[in-house]
This record gives sequence, structure tokens and C-alpha cells, in this order.
Amino acid sequence: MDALLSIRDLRVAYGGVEVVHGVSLEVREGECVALIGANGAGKSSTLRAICGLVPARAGSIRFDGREIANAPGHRIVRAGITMCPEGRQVFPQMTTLQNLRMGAYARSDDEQARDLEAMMDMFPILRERAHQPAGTLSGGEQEMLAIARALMARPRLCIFDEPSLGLAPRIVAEVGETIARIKAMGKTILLVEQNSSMALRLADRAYLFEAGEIVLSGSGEELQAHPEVARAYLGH
Ligand SMILES: Nc1ncnc2c1ncn2[C@@H]1O[C@H](COP(=O)(O)OP(=O)(O)OP(=O)(O)O)[C@@H](O)[C@H]1O
Repeated sequence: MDALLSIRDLRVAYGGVEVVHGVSLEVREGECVALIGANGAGKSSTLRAICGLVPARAGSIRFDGREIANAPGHRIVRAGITMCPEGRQVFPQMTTLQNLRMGAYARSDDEQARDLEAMMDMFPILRERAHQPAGTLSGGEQEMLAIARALMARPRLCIFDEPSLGLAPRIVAEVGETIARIKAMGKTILLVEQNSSMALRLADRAYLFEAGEIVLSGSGEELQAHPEVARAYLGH
């Protein structure tokens, strides 16, 4: 079976300086795939190129059999790719409810109402905070809101960029459980995470980035057991 997302020889540059040097990876339907590696290794730049937020200097990004490299952002969103961005990026002045509706602005009112209920059931704290400006929510609550807002788009591929960043350990565990639940719902997930042990526990497969290249790939378990990964990224 063809992968849902298939990247071949992707190169990304900022102002002529290349930071992603020919990356190839795949995400199959229903999989949770993690990208791990040190700060600045090129994981976020790879995600940004998939979403059309930075240009692909070279290479191919195929989603559901169609080329999307350098396609306009709205076409990529319409194809079914939704990003839950680093730093949550909720709209601080808008209420929780308004933020959630923004996730589904392109869909019918009936569908929106149904999904809003489903999200409030999945994240009871968001029901409690429904009419509160999102900027007044705690970091963990904002992360849940950002995840729920991404799901409101009913994505075929849900991309998470550093969902645990800056959160207390207890909340990080909650975010991990949430991603596991989303995976159990059958969603396809691409996850970038500094917390390598959480990412590798969640992931069916993972890729290790170093200096703009993929240097290792395998199942989450294989990478957890790999001596170099254990030493450099898991602190064992
Ligand atoms: N907007 C930008 N302009 C110029 N250079 C950038 C820009 N964004 C990222 N870079 C550089 O590109 C390289 C790859 O960064 P990227 O954010 O993709 O890495 P990362 O693996 O996701 O790390 P992090 O976890 O810090 O986000 C780094 O050297 C970074 O400094």
C-alpha cells in the first residue's frame, strides 16, 4: 500500500543556507511517526515544508498520491493536513469555543456542532473553559485547546510540533495520553518532540535527525533500544 505521506530528497533553505539536506520519509495511514533529534536538526523545517509554510528548495512531498511540495497553504489544508503548532498559538482574545470553531471554519454548522460536542467530551476542561478567553487558560489547557482545534478540521494527517514544550511533567504525561487516544481513534500522526522517550513510546516508527539529515530510522521500540539513541537522547 502506498504511504499517505511520502517525502523524497527534501531540501529546505533559509536565505540560501540549506538546513534540510535531502530528507526522505514516509507516514502510512493510521501510523504515528515521530521525528526526534537535537535542537536545530531540521525537524520543524521539515514540518513547515509539508504545510507550505516554507518553500521546498528541492524534492517531492506527496500526500495521498498528489504532489503538494510548494502548493499554496489552503490547498494543503484542504487536502487534509492540519498542524498543531509549536507554542500552541491559540487566539488569546477569543474564547475557547471561538478558537475551536476556527479549526472548522470551512465546514457546515451541523458538523461543527457535532464535533464541538465530541471535543468537549474528549477534553472536559474545555467545556468548563468554553466562554473564557483562551489567553487566560493555563499552558496545559491551551495545549489541549490547540489539539482539539486541530482535530476540529477532521484532518487525515495530524501534525504535532513540540506539544510538550514548556509544560510541567504532569501535563506532559497528559499530552502523551491524549496523543495515544488520538492514535487509538485511527488518526494518522506525525509528531516532532524534544521529549524523545515520550515520542518513541507513542510512535509506531521514528526517524532520528542530525544536522539536517536522517541518520537512523526504525520502530519506536528499535530506536529506544538503540545504544546511541539511548545514550544521546534518552539519558540512559
Ligand atoms: N526562519 C528561519 N530563518 C533562518 N534560519 C532558520 C529559521 N528557522 C530555522 N532556522 C535554522 O534552521 C535550522 C533547523 O531548524 P529547525 O527549527 O528545523 O530545527 P528543529 O530540529 O526543529 O529544532 P527545534 O527543536 O529547535 O525547533 C537551525 O539551524 C535553525 O537555526
